[in-house]
Amino acid sequence: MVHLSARSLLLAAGILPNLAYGAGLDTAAAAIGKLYFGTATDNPELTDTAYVSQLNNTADFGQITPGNSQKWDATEPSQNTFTFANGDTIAKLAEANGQKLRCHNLVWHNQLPSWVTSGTWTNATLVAALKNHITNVVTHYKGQCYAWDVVNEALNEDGTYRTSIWYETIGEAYIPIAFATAAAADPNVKLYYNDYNIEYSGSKATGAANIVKLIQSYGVKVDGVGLQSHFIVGSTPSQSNQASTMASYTALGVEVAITELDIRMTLPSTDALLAQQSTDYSSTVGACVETKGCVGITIWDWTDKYSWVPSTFSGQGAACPWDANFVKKPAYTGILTALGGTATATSTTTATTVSTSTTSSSTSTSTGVAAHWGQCGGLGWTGPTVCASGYTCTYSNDWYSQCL
Ligand SMILES: O[C@@H]1[C@@H](O)[C@H](O[C@@H]2CO[C@@H](O[C@@H]3CO[C@@H](O)[C@H](O)[C@H]3O)[C@H](O)[C@H]2O)OC[C@H]1O
Repeated sequence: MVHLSARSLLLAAGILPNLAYGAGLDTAAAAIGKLYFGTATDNPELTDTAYVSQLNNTADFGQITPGNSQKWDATEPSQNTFTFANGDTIAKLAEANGQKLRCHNLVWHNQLPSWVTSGTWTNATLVAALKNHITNVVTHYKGQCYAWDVVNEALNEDGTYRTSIWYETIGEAYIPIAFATAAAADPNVKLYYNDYNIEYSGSKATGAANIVKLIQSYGVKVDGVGLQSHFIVGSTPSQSNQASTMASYTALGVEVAITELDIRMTLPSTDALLAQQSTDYSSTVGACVETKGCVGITIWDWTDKYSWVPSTFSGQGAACPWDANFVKKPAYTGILTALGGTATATSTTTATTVSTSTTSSSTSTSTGVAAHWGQCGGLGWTGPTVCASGYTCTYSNDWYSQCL
């Protein structure tokens, strides 16, 4: 007697998507109820046609985060003079592809222009400057962002407040002030506190939970905690610790997301390090998968070619799921498997041809994919309903579709 698994039966009945065919990271994430799998990007690399081709691959990336172009130094380099061109380029790319935009960030101690860091401030004048910045930036992107990282990295490692122009001049109230100002400018966008080393239990995670409680105590909206997850191969917190820490945030009534995932190693990379990296990506993604309130995962750029790691951590790199030649590493398979997908190839990027224009509003077209779950429609699908020449968008049920 042949025993079929529940998954096999559901697959046979057409109820579950068969992720073995052309599954990408976002396709797999969507199939298990996550809102997105996405990546950060940055304006300089958008001149790289092959890079943009994969960035536009919505099977892998259903969400984009601008790595730098929405930060304070980029958006308000001089007081009350706002520049949105670079941020808009990425926002339009995401919109053209039907990808969600995570917006990053409004208040941070880094990448501030000198008029902020060297200004002579009183509590009142800095609060006014803070509110003016947030109001202008959030209003500009109103309706375009799924979420804003409102406050980034307010904590020291021991969970106390980091010394910054914001904390020194305004005190902890700068945090609820920032969230309230963002909420007033765009009532519908999700508002996140975002930090690193808050992915596992300890003082800093407790500090992050206390920030959520602080904002709530002011009667101000806070929707999520962003777990940056800049990890090191072999030192990644266990899946169970990451999951229980996520649960400690969702217990406060907020969602969580992995917002800047990369897992770096001391170079040169070896097969053993790449295998361990795959395991580490898998356990981290697995923590989000098993946490109902974990809505999505963003990697901090998808290729080692443009990773921020080598320039920031001397001697380290190879942190992304694709190598510098855009070849998928074992980490890709580790992520896909954790998302419930089945890898069919590990050596090449998905053959998806797209427009490299970052300003065009035309839709992208997928080619060379005979059957591609979730690529052309279904409930909740916001991307283009376009199949490659010779294929037709065919619905197998309300949620999933294929170009057949
Ligand atoms: O010279 C600068 C260059 O240093 C700058 O690098 C960026 C620094 O920020 C990186 O993102 C952060 C990484 O982790 C968390 O701490 C933050 O939340 C992220 O914003 C980004 O990837 C780097 O490119 O870029 C601009 C250059 O002028």
